[in-house]
Amino acid sequence: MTLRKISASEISSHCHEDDAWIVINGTVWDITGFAAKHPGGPKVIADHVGKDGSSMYNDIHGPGLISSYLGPEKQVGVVDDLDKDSLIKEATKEPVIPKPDLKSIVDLSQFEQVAEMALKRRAWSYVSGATEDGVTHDANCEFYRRIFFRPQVLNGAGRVDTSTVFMGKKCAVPFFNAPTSSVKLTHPDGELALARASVAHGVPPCLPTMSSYALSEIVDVMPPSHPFFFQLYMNLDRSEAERTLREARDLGAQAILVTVDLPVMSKRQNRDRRQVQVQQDIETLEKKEEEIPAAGAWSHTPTNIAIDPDLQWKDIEWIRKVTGLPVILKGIQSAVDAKRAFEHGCSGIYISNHGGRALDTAPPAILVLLEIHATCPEILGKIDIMIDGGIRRGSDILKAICLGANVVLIGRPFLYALSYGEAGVNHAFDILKHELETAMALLGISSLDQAHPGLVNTSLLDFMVYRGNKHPWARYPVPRIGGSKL
Ligand code: HEM
Ligand SMILES: Cc1cc2nc3c(=O)[nH]c(=O)nc-3n(C[C@H](O)[C@H](O)[C@H](O)COP(=O)(O)O)c2cc1C
Repeated sequence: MTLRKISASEISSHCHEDDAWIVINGTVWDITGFAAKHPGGPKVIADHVGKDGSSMYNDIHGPGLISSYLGPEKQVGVVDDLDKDSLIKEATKEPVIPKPDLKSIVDLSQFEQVAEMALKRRAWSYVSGATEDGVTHDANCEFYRRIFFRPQVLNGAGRVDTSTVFMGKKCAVPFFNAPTSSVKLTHPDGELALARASVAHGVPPCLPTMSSYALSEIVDVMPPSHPFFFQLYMNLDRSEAERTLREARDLGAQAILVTVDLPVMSKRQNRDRRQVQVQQDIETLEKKEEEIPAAGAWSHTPTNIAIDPDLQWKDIEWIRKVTGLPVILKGIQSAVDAKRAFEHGCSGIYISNHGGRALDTAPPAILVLLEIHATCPEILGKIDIMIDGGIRRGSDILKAICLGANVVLIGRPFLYALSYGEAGVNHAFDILKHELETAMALLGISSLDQAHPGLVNTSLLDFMVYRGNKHPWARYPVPRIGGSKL
């Protein structure tokens, strides 16, 4: 179909809430009614109606997202050649910051250091940020360091096998990428690079609802029938949620990971959240106004319908019915909810606090796994267990597996590694695999089947493990002064 050529003046006349056009990469789209639904908030859309939004769009979204979301019928035409220069803004070229040779990176913390230097400020703040004071974020990592191994010697662990079987599929390593939104902010290849690296390392990628690229574009870079998981943010508009779920199923998702730990947007703060910055370089400030978050800034609070804050246990059955796929709850933070997930027929639980991006001072993920052992061990072995948050070493992976996790997931480190593109993510996989193999051999096991809780000493955490669903001694209601009869 040949699209009609449209002049700049005609485009700019469609700049009203009930009659809104936008230009993305030369194509004119009718986006009437879309602003309120935009998961990134209405303002950016409202600011670009009747104009060219390509530069903003391309920073964060892949080329096919708009078409896959709105449908080709919303294309009204293409920008008239004569008007291209006046309407289409060239993307500003970013300075390239030199990075150390990839081969010189030997652990994941070095990727983080490089990312802090090399990523645009906006991307760095987005990826590294956590909720409020970052207590849970820091404790996620810290608690793995409080667990010690109990190595066993002379077990013949010269050759180790890191493979495992998860949900019926063989995986070459027991760690996957955690689902993360808007990956293109970190690198133009975004989720495409994460998916390709997952394929190269023999694991399923976890693809998010809020991806930069359309789901079909990501699936296209994988060999046919390569398994993947789909992470769902349940849209308040159930017909939209249904469309998303059916698309994921039809494209071959193995299971749906329903995110349940973020019913409302948390107060995200920058990593340097405690430092108030005084920006003295006015020129830089003006040039980078878009990029530099205000001192002490936190991210926007979406006021739209992309995430249903009232999601309930009964909705889980609906998701299973719509897709016919196994459902795993992502964001389990207590043994009580782990048990409830099991009773509601979930195939798995995904212990997570969103990498410290949901409720700050929620328990570090590994503590929740110990709580499950302490209070509902009967579900272990009957339900698959995924876990993420603060896993930075092959030895952390091994500790989680010794304690009963089937697989672990890695969030930020893969995004930091992505500052080198796909090669960086491949290198991060290789580092973790090598560290895991070494830790297994030194612990005295040659396959992950041999991992068990007896191989770790958790004494430094045991006193913190909750053993019920009540406070051990505080009572409620506490008599109020003035309210009690003396
Ligand atoms: C039509 C299909 C579109 C879809 C499905 C879509 C989806 C999304 C999603 C999922 C996010 C991430 C939200 C988050 O991580 O919190 C986002 C953010 C964003 N989108 Fe879109 N978007 C679309 C169109 C556009 C257009 C046309 C523009 C440009 C004018 C745009 C500009 C942005 C920007 C700048 C953000 C970042 C907002 C922020 O961080 O404050 N999007 N969008
Ligand atoms: C930049 C970023 C974006 C994220 N986006 C999502 C998302 O869209 N859906 C989701 O369920 N979790 C999301 N998460 C949480 C991750 O899936 C994961 O739980 C967390 O990153 C694990 O902690 P780690 O970063 O310490 O490994 C995001 C995390 C980060 C860092």
